[in-house]
Amino acid sequence: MNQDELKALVGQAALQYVVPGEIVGVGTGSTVNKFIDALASMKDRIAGAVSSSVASTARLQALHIRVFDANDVDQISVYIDGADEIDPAGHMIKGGGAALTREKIVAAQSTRFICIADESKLVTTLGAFPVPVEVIPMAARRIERQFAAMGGTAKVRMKDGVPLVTDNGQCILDVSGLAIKDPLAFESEVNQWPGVVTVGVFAHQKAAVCLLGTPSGVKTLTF
Ligand SMILES: O=C(CO)[C@H](O)[C@H](O)COP(=O)(O)O
Repeated sequence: MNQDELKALVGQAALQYVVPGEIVGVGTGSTVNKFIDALASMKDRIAGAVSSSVASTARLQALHIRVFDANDVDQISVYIDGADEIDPAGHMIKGGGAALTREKIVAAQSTRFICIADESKLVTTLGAFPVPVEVIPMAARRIERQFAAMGGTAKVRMKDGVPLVTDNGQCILDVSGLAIKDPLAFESEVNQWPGVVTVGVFAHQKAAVCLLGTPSGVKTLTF
């Protein structure tokens, strides 16, 4: 099975966590796209979705799945999203698709985070994947220096030759060279730096379940 097929496998498997009659939280990325496509098969049995990005909203709406504003919804039972890395405790690095801020908002609004990923995303220690951090552009240089003091190298994410602009009108720093041994402490610290909108370490909103796509089928990890 190739990576795309593994993503489709977990996207389909995630349907068992969707609560009929309710609103489901929907993440962003290529694995979530497989989930959204699978969700279309039960669109008449759910109330709709709260989406974490403009891209996911467009895909949901194209499949005639109603998308609610997060402000119009109270608690969500289940949030389904991918990850760039997940550790054995369910802590994740997210934001490879630049949607980390809205992802963290919807995850915070949800009781259970169900992570869907292919098995290449499982790591012992977070940090080989550069940590995405959404920042206010005028603070970017200062935050780069703060990461340098920690031993990391931060680079502004580019798209088509110019700094990428997120759905929230901000920019992304990708920080390499970090081995994140204490994800909770790291997330708490970076969150306090002026100009940081969201750090792409999800330790306070970690996964409750991870559906990992492997060549022998879906492996379920619970945390
Ligand atoms: O955090 C994310 C987007 O901001 C994605 O969930 C993460 O990048 C994984 O993406 P993919 O499923 O395409 O590998």
